[in-house]
Amino acid sequence: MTLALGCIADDYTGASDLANTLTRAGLRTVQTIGVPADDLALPEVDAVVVSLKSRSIGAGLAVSRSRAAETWLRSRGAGHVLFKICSTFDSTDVGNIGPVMDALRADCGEAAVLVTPAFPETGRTVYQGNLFVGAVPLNESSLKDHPLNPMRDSNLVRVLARQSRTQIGLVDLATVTRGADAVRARVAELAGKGIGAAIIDAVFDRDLETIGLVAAQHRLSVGASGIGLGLARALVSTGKIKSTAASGGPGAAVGGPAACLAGSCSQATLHQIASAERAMPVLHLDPDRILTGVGEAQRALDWASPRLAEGPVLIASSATPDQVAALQARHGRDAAGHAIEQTMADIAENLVKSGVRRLVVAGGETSGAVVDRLRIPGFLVGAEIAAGVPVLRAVGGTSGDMLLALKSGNFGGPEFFSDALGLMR
Ligand SMILES: Nc1ncnc2c1ncn2[C@@H]1O[C@H](COP(=O)(O)OP(=O)(O)O)[C@@H](O)[C@H]1O
Ligand SMILES: O=C(O)[C@@H](O)C(=O)COP(=O)(O)O
Repeated sequence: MTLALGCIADDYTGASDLANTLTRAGLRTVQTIGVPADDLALPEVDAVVVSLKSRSIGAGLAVSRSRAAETWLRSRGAGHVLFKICSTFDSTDVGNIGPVMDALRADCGEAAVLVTPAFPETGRTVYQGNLFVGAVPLNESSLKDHPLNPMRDSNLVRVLARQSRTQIGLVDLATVTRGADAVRARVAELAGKGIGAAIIDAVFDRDLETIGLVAAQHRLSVGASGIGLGLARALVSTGKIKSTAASGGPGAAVGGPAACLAGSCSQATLHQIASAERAMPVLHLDPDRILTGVGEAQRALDWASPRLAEGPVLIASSATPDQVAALQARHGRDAAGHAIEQTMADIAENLVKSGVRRLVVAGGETSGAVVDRLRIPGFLVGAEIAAGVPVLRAVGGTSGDMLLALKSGNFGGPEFFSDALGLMR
């Protein structure tokens, strides 16, 4: 297998979002969990998305895991590696986007790396280096209250400069609009000044196509699914890859009980949970009971057990920004996040042991904890439930035939949980 594109995603929902985008753009794509073991049988593919849970861990660990993934991808022939980050640039002043970018850049000798989280299909656009989420700048969006990476500065040149050892430049929209040659000239100008990375503006998919044409001639880029789209279209339009129609079909049904787990506290997820109350039984976990270790997972399993034969259930820890802040003040941010993620993983593990084969998980870190616990080594991409969220079919592993959907906190329409289950037969 010779890869045309290698991708390293800093969380599992982000990886499935990218795998979905690449598949829809005609690339045969597989999503692996971590660096694949040598004995994992992978189909013949154009792109591999290695999923890491490296967004909110220590920067040193994020760097070493990303480097291991890069080594594997390059050894499979990947001439270009895309480091997939969140379309809302989720990170803190100590990383991990900057440190990982710096390390991968040093490894491949890239003079100046193009960086953009733009993903217009989901309302993420970048203008003059400022990230907009829908109609508002990042720092005015609900991301300012994210439980782990509150985003309070929309100027990404500044944000990345605080995290990186290199100087950060800007390729503005006027340059992108003039086309690939203008972008190449601007990147060369920045590189000539010793500027090692540049935020590049993009508002429409056509901007990302221009960026993709330039990036595909480099060894490394950093961004969200939008630049993935640009790269995929460039690889197809320049004849490096023969486009394959996205399968998207239902595949073999797995049947059996279905469950949803929500650990995301995003506004979108809170609305989706409220809608789900009308469609299925919903249990709201008590986060204080989780933090004080009084058997909240067992209470959830006892609640779910008699209901699963009747239809899907939803178990959620999600809470409003005020409630999250209050819990974090009592227990600490990392301790709260970790304990809740592990409780979600306990619940998932036991639901699967009791026969659940269709599982929807809301939240990137939450999905990481759940998928790790289920020891699923990889996924094939199926139908698209919502922009950035495909149905995933587990490959390898010991849990048998399973369908999952890993929803980024901010993605999906109000009826997301029902929409997902409707496609997961
Ligand atoms: N009620 C709560 N209070 C505090 N933190 C919570 C609560 N519920 C979930 N969390 C934590 O918030 C984080 C949500 O992150 P994540 O799962 O990545 O969601 P998103 O995709 O919205 O970013 C996780 O670490 C999760 O354990
Ligand atoms: O790019 C995106 O927005 C998503 O693919 C993504 O990374 C989601 O992260 P979470 O919101 O933490 O699920």
